[in-house]
Amino acid sequence: MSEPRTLYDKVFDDHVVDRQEDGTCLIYIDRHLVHEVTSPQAFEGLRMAARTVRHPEKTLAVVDHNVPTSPDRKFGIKNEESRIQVEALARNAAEFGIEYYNEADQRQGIVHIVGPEQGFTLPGMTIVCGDSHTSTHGAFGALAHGIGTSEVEHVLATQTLIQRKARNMLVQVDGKLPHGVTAKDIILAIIGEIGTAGGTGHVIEYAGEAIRALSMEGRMTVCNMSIEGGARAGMIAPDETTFEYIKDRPRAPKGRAWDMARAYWETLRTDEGAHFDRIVRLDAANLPPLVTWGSSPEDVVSVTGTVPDPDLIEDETKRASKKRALDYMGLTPGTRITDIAVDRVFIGSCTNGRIEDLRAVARVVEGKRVHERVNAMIVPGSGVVKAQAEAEGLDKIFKAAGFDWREPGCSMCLAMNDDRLKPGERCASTSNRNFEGRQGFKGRTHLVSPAMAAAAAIAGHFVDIREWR
Ligand SMILES: CC(C)[C@H](C(=O)O)[C@@H](O)C(=O)O
Ligand code: SF4
Repeated sequence: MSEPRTLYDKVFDDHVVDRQEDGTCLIYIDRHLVHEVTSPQAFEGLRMAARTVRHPEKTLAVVDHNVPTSPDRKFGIKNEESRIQVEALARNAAEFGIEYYNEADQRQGIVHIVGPEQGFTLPGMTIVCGDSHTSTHGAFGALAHGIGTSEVEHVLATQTLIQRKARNMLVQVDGKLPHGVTAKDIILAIIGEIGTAGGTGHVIEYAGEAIRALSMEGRMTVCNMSIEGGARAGMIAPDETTFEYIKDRPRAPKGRAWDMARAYWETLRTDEGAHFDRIVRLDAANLPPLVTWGSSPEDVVSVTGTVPDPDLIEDETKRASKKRALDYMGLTPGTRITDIAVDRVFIGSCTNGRIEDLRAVARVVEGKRVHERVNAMIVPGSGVVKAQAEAEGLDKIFKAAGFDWREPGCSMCLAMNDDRLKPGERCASTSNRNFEGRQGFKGRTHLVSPAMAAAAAIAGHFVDIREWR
């Protein structure tokens, strides 16, 4: 009998092309996603070396970070820097023979929403993209992670990547999520527990009853933020929920190929007795809705709690950094979270811009009005999500409630397009990063679930969604 292996071990082993004595490996890459921010120099490098793309059919390009989300984007992108990046991707894709979804294409959207939606992302694959949130695709039992621009060039040219094996970490989430508590709260709780460096050098496998019970959308939310916990990637073993989601997607295998793929996918689970270098356990039944109070995703607190007092932190460096965070956020220790008023609400991003997220928002805001002081926007993660939401009449609910309903893109997740906070503005956001300046210069970000963001938009301050009527 061979050694019991983890899901990560199996997918990694199945892709090793070469292994050096010092442990450096060359691994085969099944899928490469490309967006406009991290690809221009990579294509330039290929041109300089007179190389071609090794497997254009395994590469998919889409614009997301720089595209405006206002409906008049069809008349062209006004911001020059953004326009140059978007045009460069269009040109590079055409020149190198790569399939490309432009901003007028209904399949366009945030790269990590597009891949799964099109069936480009499949279990057991190695998937890379010049983007840290590539970890999202691990929700399908793929080994997916971000790479740098020079690696983007390497993958384009060779369809391989130089990698060292990471360590295995298990995050076991048992119990049933209470009403109003979501996948977003699970991952925020994990990061709150392990810290932003907690997963360093590891690939996390998420397992347990609460993970199994999540939809694919929820699993993607969890895996998406693995990188915020410092991990190289996050993975969830594929099961019926996974297969059900993938079946009949445009690029999913069909007929006999489907049966064969499925049989392989069934083997993608951690063997009994496989070794994990680190194990973290969490009980979903005890989780409250969470809100971040600082400028790091680990700064989480229950919605029923108060802004923590950094003076109670023993470690001096940490104390200083959390003090600075509070100062940046304009908050005073002891303030109740539900007393914090918001100016803006952003619902979208590759963390929470999928159809289920929008349905959750609709359930909270139907028949209500956005607070008069609040400016709230909803940005579907892709054109497909947008069309689905409109087919279900969600856009009508949003607009009637006073939300701005936008075109797909990264939008206010990061201030790389026209959507951004003004200095000092406070935002309840469904995205994944609350770093200083992330949503705009001096903007203040609180990370929350879609339902929590929706309720904050209506109430004008954070509220405990478990008590929402
Ligand atoms: C622009 C891109 C390289 C970046 C990333 O790698 O994650 C962005 O998507 C982000 O979320 O900060
Ligand atoms: S939505 Fe945000 S986190 Fe996701 S790829 Fe875009 S900028 Fe990065």
